[in-house]
Amino acid sequence: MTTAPALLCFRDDLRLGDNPALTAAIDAGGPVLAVYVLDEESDGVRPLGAAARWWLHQSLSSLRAQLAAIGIPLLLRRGRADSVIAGLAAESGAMSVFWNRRYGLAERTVDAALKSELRAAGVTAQSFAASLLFEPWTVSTGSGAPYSVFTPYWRRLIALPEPRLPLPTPAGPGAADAAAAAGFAATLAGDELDAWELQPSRPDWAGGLRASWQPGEASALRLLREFLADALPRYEAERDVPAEQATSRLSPALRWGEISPHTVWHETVRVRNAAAAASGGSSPLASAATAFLRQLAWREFAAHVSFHAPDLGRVNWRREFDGFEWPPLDSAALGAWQRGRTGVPLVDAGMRELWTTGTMHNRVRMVVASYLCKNLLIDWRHGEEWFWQTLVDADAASNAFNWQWVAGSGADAAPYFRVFNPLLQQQKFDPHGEYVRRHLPEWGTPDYPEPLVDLAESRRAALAAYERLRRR
Ligand SMILES: Cc1cc2nc3c(=O)[nH]c(=O)nc-3n(C[C@H](O)[C@H](O)[C@H](O)COP(=O)(O)OP(=O)(O)OC[C@H]3O[C@@H](n4cnc5c(N)ncnc54)[C@H](O)[C@@H]3O)c2cc1C
Repeated sequence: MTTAPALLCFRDDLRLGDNPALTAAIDAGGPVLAVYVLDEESDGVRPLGAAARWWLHQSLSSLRAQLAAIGIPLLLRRGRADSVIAGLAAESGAMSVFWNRRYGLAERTVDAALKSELRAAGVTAQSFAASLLFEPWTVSTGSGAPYSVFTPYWRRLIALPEPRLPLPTPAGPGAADAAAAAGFAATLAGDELDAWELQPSRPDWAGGLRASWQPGEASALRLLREFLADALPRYEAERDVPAEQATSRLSPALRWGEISPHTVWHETVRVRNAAAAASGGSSPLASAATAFLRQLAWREFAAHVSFHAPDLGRVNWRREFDGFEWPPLDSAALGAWQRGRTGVPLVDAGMRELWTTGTMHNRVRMVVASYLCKNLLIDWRHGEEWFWQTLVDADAASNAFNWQWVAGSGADAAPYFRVFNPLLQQQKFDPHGEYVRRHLPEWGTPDYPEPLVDLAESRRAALAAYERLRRR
């Protein structure tokens, strides 16, 4: 008699290494069927942006090949994840379902409903921690409250026991179970990846993404190792310089779970400890490694804040900002910002980098966000939505958290009155114009537009609006 298959649900964990749900499904013994559900229907689940859809296509195609090599077929289905997965468990006769946890409210609601549905049908459901080093509810202040300031949060993280070690990549089920899984998969309907039309075709605007990225687990691991070997020594000095390749570029791989934060953490700690041991204590490389781990902790902090304020993408974290007087939306100004035609070189270069490559250097993200909210006086939610559509690393928690951080309405945010001056930022971080020229070839030619607004005047108007808010 054939053993019932285990069903393994992939979501934001598109990898084989350090994947607790995958390891548990294989360890259960028997055939394993994997499924990815494209869920654009469940209440509150935000449909993916265009650049993220492109990434997902590449990543799923890479994952499918990796899974096939270890004897696990990957089925693709679309619809409401709870009913699709419960339905698939019934169709396939699976008696156990495995997944790694998600932390957005809508996603948690879907997973809770699925768990009850499965249990009611007598199917066991097991979920695991895989996408964060510290699940949001496991870290709290002395009084049991969530953290709202990064520095004490970070101090707490490093005082906690180290995150668990990454799990090895499993060898996969045995040959007989792999054959049985293929037999099950052949009887079950699944979508073709191309039929989801995640990649743009008419027009195909993804050339810049293809030239900039290679999604998938193998490439994520390569990026990490190259970063640790080559760029880490320069990280502290150059991480704010957009023309340099001094950061890891791992954010999309972390967003899609092609690499786990545990892997990133422990490989970095290994480099840090080796550097410290070699120098008999502290060393510049050990200090750079700590600076990088601290950056990784911002991702954890964004998830922590967002878990405790699940509407962070729509609602001001500081509710007093609800009274801020945003002028009526100037669509032409928003369009100029989106297309990189504001006449402010660093802002325009950043927006072009984003449009072409699906990413933007962190320093420049802060500058373009500040310019939108504080010089153009456009509500941060419009910027957050544009980033959601155009970033390959678009992440509900990190994006909303950082937009609110820049706007001044967020947790541990930059104060509203601290307005980045994009010209001074360029002088400081791109003094020779290398980054600007790379992304903005028409800079300095008659084709380049005059500034859309006067920086000093628009700054004053923003500060006056903020002053009115304070006096209310
Ligand atoms: C307005 C704005 C919007 C942003 N939106 C996103 C987003 O949607 N998704 C996203 O992953 N990051 C977002 N960031 C954070 C940051 O810009 C990117 O994580 C970073 O540029 C990624 O480059 P890297 O991987 O080379 O970073 P590295 O410097 O190599 O850092 C390592 C990792 O730490 C994490 N990290 C670093 N800085 C931050 C930060 N400020 N907040 C959260 N995590 C951080 C990322 O996972 C990153 O991959 C945003 C920042 C701003 C200012």
